[in-house]
Amino acid sequence: MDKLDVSAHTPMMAQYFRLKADHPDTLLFYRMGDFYELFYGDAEKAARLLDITLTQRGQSGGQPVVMAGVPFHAVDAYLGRLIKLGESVAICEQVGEVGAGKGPVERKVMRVVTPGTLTDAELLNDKSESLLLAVQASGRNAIGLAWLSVTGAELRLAECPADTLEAWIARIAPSELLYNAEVTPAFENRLKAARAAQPFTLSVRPAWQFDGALGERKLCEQLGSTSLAAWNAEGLPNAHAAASALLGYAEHTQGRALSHVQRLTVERDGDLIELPPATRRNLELVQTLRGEDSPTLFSLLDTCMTGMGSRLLKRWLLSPRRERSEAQARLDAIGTLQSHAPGAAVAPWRALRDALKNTSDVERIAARIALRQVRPRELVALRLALAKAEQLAPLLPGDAALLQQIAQTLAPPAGCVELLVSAMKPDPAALVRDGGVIATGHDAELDELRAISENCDDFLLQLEVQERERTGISNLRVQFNRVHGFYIEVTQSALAKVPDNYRRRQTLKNAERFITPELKAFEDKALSAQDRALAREKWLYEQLLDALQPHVNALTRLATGIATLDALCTLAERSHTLHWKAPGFVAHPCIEIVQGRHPVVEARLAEKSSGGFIANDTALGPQQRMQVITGPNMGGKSTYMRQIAIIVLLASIGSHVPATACRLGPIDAIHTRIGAADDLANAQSTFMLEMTEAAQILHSASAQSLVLMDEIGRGTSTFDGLALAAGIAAQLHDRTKAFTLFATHYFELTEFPATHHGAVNMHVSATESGRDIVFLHEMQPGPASKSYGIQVARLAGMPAAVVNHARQALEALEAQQTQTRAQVDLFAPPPAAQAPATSAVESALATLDLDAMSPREALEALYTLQKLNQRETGRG
Ligand SMILES: Nc1ncnc2c1ncn2[C@@H]1O[C@H](COP(=O)(O)OP(=O)(O)OP(=O)(O)O)[C@@H](O)[C@H]1O
Repeated sequence: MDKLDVSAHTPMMAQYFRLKADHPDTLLFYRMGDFYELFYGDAEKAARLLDITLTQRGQSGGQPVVMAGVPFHAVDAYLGRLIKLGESVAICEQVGEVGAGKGPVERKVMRVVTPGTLTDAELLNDKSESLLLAVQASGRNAIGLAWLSVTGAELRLAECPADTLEAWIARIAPSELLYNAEVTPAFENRLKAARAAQPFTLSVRPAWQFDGALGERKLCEQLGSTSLAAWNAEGLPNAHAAASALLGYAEHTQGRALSHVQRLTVERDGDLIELPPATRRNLELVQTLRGEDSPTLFSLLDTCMTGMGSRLLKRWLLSPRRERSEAQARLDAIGTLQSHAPGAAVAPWRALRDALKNTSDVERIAARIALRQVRPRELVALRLALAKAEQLAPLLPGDAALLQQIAQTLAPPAGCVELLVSAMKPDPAALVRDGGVIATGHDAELDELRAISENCDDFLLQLEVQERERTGISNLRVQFNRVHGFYIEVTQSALAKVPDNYRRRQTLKNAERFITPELKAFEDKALSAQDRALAREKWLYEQLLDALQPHVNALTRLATGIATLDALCTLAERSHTLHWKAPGFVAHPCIEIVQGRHPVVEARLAEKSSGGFIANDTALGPQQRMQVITGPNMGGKSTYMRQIAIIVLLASIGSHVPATACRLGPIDAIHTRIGAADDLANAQSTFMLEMTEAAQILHSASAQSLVLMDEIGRGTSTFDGLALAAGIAAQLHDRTKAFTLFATHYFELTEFPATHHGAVNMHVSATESGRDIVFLHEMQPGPASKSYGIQVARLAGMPAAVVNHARQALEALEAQQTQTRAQVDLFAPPPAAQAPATSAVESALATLDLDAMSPREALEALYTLQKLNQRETGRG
């Protein structure tokens, strides 16, 4: 069927097709009375995804109309399911008056709900942000990024080198990514591959929307400024182009400008401590290796009282800054929050957390006010939150700069509370359309209209008394029902007494119902009063939203204040409850930890009451920058290495740490290479993945990086693995000079420190008790004496026959090895490789920017290369 030729269709379907043409890739929810209907392909898709019934009704354009519908009052649940599946939905409402014109009632798409632009409280997760990211690739190698949460107040920009795009996407973790329709297929494939690693919806947008100059203009408009200098956001054409598409799309989905987005931050490569995806995964920061939310470092940390606090804390955790003044300010604040004022019953953090309890999500409510989507009960919740915020300020201890800053944001904007108190009923209906939202006394006209309908009962009683007297019918009743309106009911036996001015309305079995002119006049007045009161309430609500607009910025500032305070109080609470201590930052390179613990393993042991966690010290510095860690399986090597990374990370965000003391020099990255399962999604074998990750670390780590290498080389044959492990250790030690924790089962590597003086051997202790092994989990200097693999297998329940067989085989192998042990110098540097002279063809190839070339330019380049090659080889 040619759906664009609307002339053949019924007027309503023609209207549908016109609307659908503007939203071809989006499911269109078309409002018809009490249902949202979907048609044709949309209906089939929705029926499949939502398990709703597909029907056919009537005909349009000579074809049956295929449709499926959902009731309007249940729309949120269906939207939630579709968004989770990565779908987008355009909501089309009836905006005209039913029956006003000749054709179908006027309809309009009011907003588009997409995974990255959610605003509904029902669809959003309290504890995580739903981010929209726009990406602009240019021929000149720099990629522009712009991202925001539609319910947040901040827009962020960055420009990154092309090869770091995946890392940026992984860190931002968008729900939806917008890209230019004219990117190269290779670039599109990269985005799709990034999506395989962590799901998000990819939305393609027309190329003209990615316009740098337009973006700069839009940003200036958004911020009410003539230049972006104040935000240090000038000269970023690709990021501006991404921002242009980002803002355009966000506005398109919301049907209005995002006036609440008033903050701009530029993130630059090198601002943050690098936490590559492998590190986030291996350290189980926000997700366990199995993909669950708990137990993770974040689930342990997050005892926040508000969703705003949780979201901010997660952001802190995933974006630690290299520069430590912000972390230091947080540490100072936590210290102040923990110190008892003389005479105070409890530490400030306790009182503040009590006061923060049940504070509603001011950040999201402020955004919904700006987007005019706020619900009546949210406004009441806002009023209560503002009252709470006022109580917080006096509880704030004054001697930390960060707390003073917060205190200044906590005063509710002048007049805002009064406005809400005057306008809103304390317990309003859920939706404005139900009425009963605006407070009595706020508007005289509304009060009058309400009085008419509310005085109804009195009027009816009076009329009943009056008519009984007048007619002498003692059981006459004056009543109201929704179908027939107002009536006077007289039983059969009394019909003779009915006066002349009674008009029959309805006949029942034993009675007749009548209406009088007086009653009819009252009915008209009462019913229209109800309608008018509802219309008046809707209008007053819109007025209230208008009056609240000027407060939106102050409200988002206040929300940030509450979120920061909540996150700080949470860190103070965690430190107190889990016995953590403040770390100290120093300028010289070092990682020094006294009695460090892995907080998540410690909490799990405490939960299971399976013994206490054994704390261990760590000392890394320029003279001793690598630990070669050996010891039995299950001995605690991985735990020890991870705890160091976690302590470094916690310190870097300005949290106390699970240790009795910690001193930390500058850190620029935390890299981890820890045994992983096959990466099936990317069709990489375990060994390939292991080598890819190790290679990435060797390329990007520096002397200020912390590197965790757990059993590198175990995915291949012993000799290959050992040789590779030795090469990698030497590279990290000699060239990279990173702080390295190198756990291995290759005993041969314990000889490494003998020739490499920045490395030391460490081992996890274990002892034997009879045939069993007892893990002591204590780190001790020197290499492990045995690997205890067979004992561990026995512990794991391996059949006795296998264990005995293995013991015998082991003895034989060890005897053979002592006889034939070759004196190979594993760590000798390779003979100086003849650096191959770069050929002209290679140099020319290296300068080509393939992504920026047209097919014709590519062909020309190929000819040039062929000529060069012929000249070089003397052929042709
Ligand atoms: N310091 C510690 N104190 C108490 N228990 C610990 C400690 N370290 C580790 N454990 C316990 O031992 C278990 C095994 O630790 P881990 O995985 O770190 O061992 P591993 O030496 O890396 O083993 P493998 O070589 O098999 O990977 C942990 O799950 C934890 O229950």
